[in-house]
Amino acid sequence: MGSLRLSAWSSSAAARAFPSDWRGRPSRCAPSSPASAAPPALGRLQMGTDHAWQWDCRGGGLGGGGGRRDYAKEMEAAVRVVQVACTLCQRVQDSLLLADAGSGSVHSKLDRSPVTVADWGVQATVSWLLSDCFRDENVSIVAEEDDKTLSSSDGTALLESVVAAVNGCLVEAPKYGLRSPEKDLRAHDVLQAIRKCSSTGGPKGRFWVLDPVDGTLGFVRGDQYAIALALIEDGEVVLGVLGCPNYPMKKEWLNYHQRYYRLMSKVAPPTSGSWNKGCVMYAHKGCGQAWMQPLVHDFGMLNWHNSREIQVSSVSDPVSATFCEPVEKANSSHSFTAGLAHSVGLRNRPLRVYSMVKYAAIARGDAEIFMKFARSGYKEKIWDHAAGVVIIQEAGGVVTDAGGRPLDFSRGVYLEGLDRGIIACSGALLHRRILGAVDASWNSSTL
Ligand SMILES: Nc1ncnc2c1ncn2[C@@H]1O[C@H](COP(=O)(O)OS(=O)(=O)O)[C@@H](OP(=O)(O)O)[C@H]1O
Ligand SMILES: [Mg+2]
Ligand SMILES: [Mg+2]
Ligand SMILES: [Mg+2]
Repeated sequence: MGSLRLSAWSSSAAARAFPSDWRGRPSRCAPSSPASAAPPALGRLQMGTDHAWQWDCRGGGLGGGGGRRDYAKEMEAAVRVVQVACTLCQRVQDSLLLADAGSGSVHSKLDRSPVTVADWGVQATVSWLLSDCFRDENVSIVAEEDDKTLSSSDGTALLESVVAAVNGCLVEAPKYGLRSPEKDLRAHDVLQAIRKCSSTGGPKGRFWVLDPVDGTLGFVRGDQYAIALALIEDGEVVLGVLGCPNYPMKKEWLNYHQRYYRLMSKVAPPTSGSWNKGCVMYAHKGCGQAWMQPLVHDFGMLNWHNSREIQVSSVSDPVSATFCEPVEKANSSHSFTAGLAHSVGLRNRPLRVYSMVKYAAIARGDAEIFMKFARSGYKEKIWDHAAGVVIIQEAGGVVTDAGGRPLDFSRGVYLEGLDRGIIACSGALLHRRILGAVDASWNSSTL
């Protein structure tokens, strides 16, 4: 069913399988399930009275029919697309750790940050799949990577690796309920797909925001990373999906994963389907609910009821709380956060994790606080935060800048006007305390 092409559908079948969007058009994505099959239960996508899947948003948000905006179709597509992207990343990371020439190489951007076949490969894959799903809508995407290196005369071999990674994944898109291209993409098509993600955001209209690999440094080190996809409408993040391929459904499995990766350089990787060690989180603004499902390699095999609701921690006493922060002190001042932790009474060691997995950790209650204070002059980009912010908020947490204001996703590629740093907390009490501590110590800091 998942591989059905639209041309093979009757429009009534399409209408049954998917809600029409709020402009009244049927989705172009392959359906999750026919009306007769088990419900997809993406979070709580349910069969509505009009026999269309509807986002059951009991938290009082935007879901349902009746002319209100309904993001069921976007959410479903985004989760599937991120699942495909996770598979691409896992394959590239495996070959990277086995020092496989080709897809295994790491390149340096002008700012000396790393970029890999996975960063470009995911960007091309997500761009192609979203454009295919929402063909009528002139999809607009803001994303991190560009095609300059790959288009340059010495980028030919690299481009070949990216094309191979993209085609290797897209051919499997039907397993995830998405369409694959009729024939393999050529280098030109892949470059086009990457280039298509050159929107610059702004206050009006609808655009997707993608960080194809967030925490590329963690990725190349065989550690945590995330694929982050969000949808922004009129400056507001309306949905977010975080693929965390190395962040297991249960925190306790993390150690097992780490041991496995230490061995990776010496042993062959297991076959893909046998190793579900990651998760995908997602939330829709205003829903008051956030969800997590395991990483899968075949949506047909997925027990949809494996999606479970996540919530932030109920710990509000700083003594028992844990804060997370970037691994690299170049990305956030460890000494400043250590001072804050001390003054607020946090006792636990900080959890230093690469990427937006930090947001994921707060959203599902593995930690209570996330703080990031970049060096002065650094401008945070929207793709590093959009998906994580909405997921934490819907899971019950609070995310603001250090002045207590919401992050502003309406001003282009950067989080313009950000006051000092970013603070995400599981609850208002901890949040207030951290803000107070920042105010008290900022002037004496070197930031
Ligand atoms: N100098 C500097 N200061 C602050 N932030 C920076 C800086 N350089 C990069 N970045 C961005 O940080 C993203 C990774 O953030 P993390 O929180 O995962 O940092 S860390 O890797 O754990 O140290 C990283 O995202 P990716 O490039 O997607 O990996 C960057 O967007
Ligand atoms: Mg990033
Ligand atoms: Mg990135
Ligand atoms: Mg990067």
